Amino acid sequence: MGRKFFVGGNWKCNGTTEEVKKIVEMLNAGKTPSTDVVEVVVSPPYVFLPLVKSSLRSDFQVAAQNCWVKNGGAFTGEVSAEMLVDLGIPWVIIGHSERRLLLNESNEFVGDKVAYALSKGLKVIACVGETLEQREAGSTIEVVAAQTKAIADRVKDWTNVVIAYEPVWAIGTGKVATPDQAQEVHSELRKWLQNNVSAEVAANTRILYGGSVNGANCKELAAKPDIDGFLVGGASLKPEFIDIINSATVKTA
Ligand SMILES: O=C[C@H](O)COP(=O)(O)O
Repeated sequence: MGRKFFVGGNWKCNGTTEEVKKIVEMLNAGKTPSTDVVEVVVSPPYVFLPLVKSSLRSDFQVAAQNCWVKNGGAFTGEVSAEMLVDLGIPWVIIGHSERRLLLNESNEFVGDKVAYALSKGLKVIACVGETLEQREAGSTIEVVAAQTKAIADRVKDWTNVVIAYEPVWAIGTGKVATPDQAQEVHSELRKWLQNNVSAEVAANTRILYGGSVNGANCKELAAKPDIDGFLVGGASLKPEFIDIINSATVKTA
């Protein structure tokens, strides 16, 4: 099984109804390769999920940006995996660094969420990545390995998991990791999966890069052998997201 290129658009906490309608129009009008070449998943805030799901072209899918760690109940402000399934949302992003750092989500909590979401039938984009301090201390691989281990300890079937490597220092900063820097971590992560999960999971699991990806830098990043796509923040709200989707053709050229 090959690793199909994957482009995720994480809209984060952005958008009004009117703005969301405009983004969907832009996406629907974009010329992109077929679903044989690229899998596209956009992730609006919860409140816009039904609107986006009902108006988005059928070859693009929708993801939530988070979900609760178990079934619903007295958890004010949370949204459960069951609710996403009920709405027909196939994907969820879990463990984004903004939640790990601002909301103190631990590796274990993220691992529990990934396992629970998978058990309910959701597909998961699981995010990992080091801070600038950790990179400068030389602990990048150790950090992403620990984050991945907390998932691997709880997940047996990796079929519906995509990993997004997002160095925190590159998120929203305009400071993209160089293709070589990203490739190095992706390759180490794949080796980690090979040594700690299985050769099959290492070969088949898509590892996305995220952090200041844009229309200008996507092709060079996409050309790296262990970069299987992107999780895009800021640029996913703009027309250049279509160019980023089209960088998938670098893999088939
Ligand atoms: O989830 C997406 C990442 O946080 C990247 O965000 P960015 O493309 O705005 O740097």
